[in-house]
Amino acid sequence: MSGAALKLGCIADDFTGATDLANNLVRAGMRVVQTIGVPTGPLDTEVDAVVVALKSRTIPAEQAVAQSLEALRWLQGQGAQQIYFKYCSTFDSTPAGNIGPVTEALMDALGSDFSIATPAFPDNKRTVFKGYLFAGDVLLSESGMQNHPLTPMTDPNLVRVLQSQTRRKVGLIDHSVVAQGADAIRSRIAALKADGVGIAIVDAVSNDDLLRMGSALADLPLVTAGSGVAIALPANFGLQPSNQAAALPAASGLQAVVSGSCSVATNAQVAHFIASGRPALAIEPLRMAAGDDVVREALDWARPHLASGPVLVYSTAEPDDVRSIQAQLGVEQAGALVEQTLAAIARGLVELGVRQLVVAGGETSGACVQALGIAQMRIGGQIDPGVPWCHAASAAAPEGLHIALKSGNFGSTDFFTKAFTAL
Ligand SMILES: Nc1ncnc2c1ncn2[C@@H]1O[C@H](COP(=O)(O)OP(=O)(O)OP(=O)(O)O)[C@@H](O)[C@H]1O
Ligand SMILES: O=C(O)[C@@H](O)C(=O)CO
Repeated sequence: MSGAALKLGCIADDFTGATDLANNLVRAGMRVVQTIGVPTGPLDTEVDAVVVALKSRTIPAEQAVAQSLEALRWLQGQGAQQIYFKYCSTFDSTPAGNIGPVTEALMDALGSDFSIATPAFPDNKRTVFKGYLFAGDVLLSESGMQNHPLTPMTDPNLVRVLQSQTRRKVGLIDHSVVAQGADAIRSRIAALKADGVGIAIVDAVSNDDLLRMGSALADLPLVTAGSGVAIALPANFGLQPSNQAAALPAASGLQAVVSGSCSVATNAQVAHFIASGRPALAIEPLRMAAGDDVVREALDWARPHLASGPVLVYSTAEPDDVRSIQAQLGVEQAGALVEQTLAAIARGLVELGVRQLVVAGGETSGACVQALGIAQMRIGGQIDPGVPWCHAASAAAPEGLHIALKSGNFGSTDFFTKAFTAL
């Protein structure tokens, strides 16, 4: 890497989560690049933070550990002064992990005897109080996350959840301490360490809580969190919010949205886009499975519409429809088939001249970014909490394109039209 050593080295367990973290760092004044997987060589640009995006949330724990340690070694090679492990603001994990095992392995590798864990992200209504995680107004276990197909979250008590995944003792820094500020948090950390605690869940119900936490975390080799804590760390490196950090090249080219997310928020966003009268095409998994050339049909459909503004191609469907498709094709097969099809459509759209692309869904984003041959993305301005515009060179657009990767449950209802006005 040219210039000064990296300040913050980040490891994210999925692609949209990585841009979410990068977005908060940029807003707090850091220049940030997100890499797709662990880079094979040094970065060729000077930035304050790098977020290495992995797809390690639900893979077997030992693979998640191995990939995270590989990312750590690369970040250390770039001189990273502090490491940040980013997971979901709904603490998505199974009893086997992967938050606990990855945290433990990173602590071991860094020789660290204490770290914190908090998925709090008040801007997106994720708060932690007395160690219990709330999504909106309800406990995590009543938020719909209890029914998640891969990582059902049935226990909102994060001390218990994390303790079930790690051999280190898990403790709590509760809100009464956080509210008193950094000195009180530092004293509590010292007391917890003396008590043999290795990882502490930290309460936060507001951005002020996160900002109070910031300076108390400056000396930790490893911070583990959702994206919320990121708003507080750049100040530890002497950085302040600035528009410069979010500067991207000027936008040009055609506009499109590709959506494979079936989350509640995305369903509302698709409905809103259709209601606004913009062109939208639903693609059908059963026709893909039957071997119909859905990709060519979608691109033929899109071609005449593109000149007059954004188009949407989507597989987004309501839960009953998704269950029916999964029953016929199998859960994994349906997912993979739809992801590959949407990724091929995204690539085709870029070949048709799309240079402003919104992708909805974490897995869908992973597939699209890979199909586009994107190795790294520069992070720009926020569209909505957790979702920034990014700029990336792509095999299909070597001069670069603007791309936004939207987590399933993020974004306002008009996100698919609003996004293009934010460039
Ligand atoms: N109509 C459909 N029927 C069955 N599976 C579908 C359908 N549409 C999309 N899928 C699959 O559902 C999965 C959606 O996951 P994805 O991570 O993209 O969205 P999400 O879970 O809403 O996003 P996030 O992980 O950011 O919260 C993908 O594997 C996708 O291929
Ligand atoms: O933290 C979140 O909620 C998101 O960044 C995410 O990880 C979604 O998959």
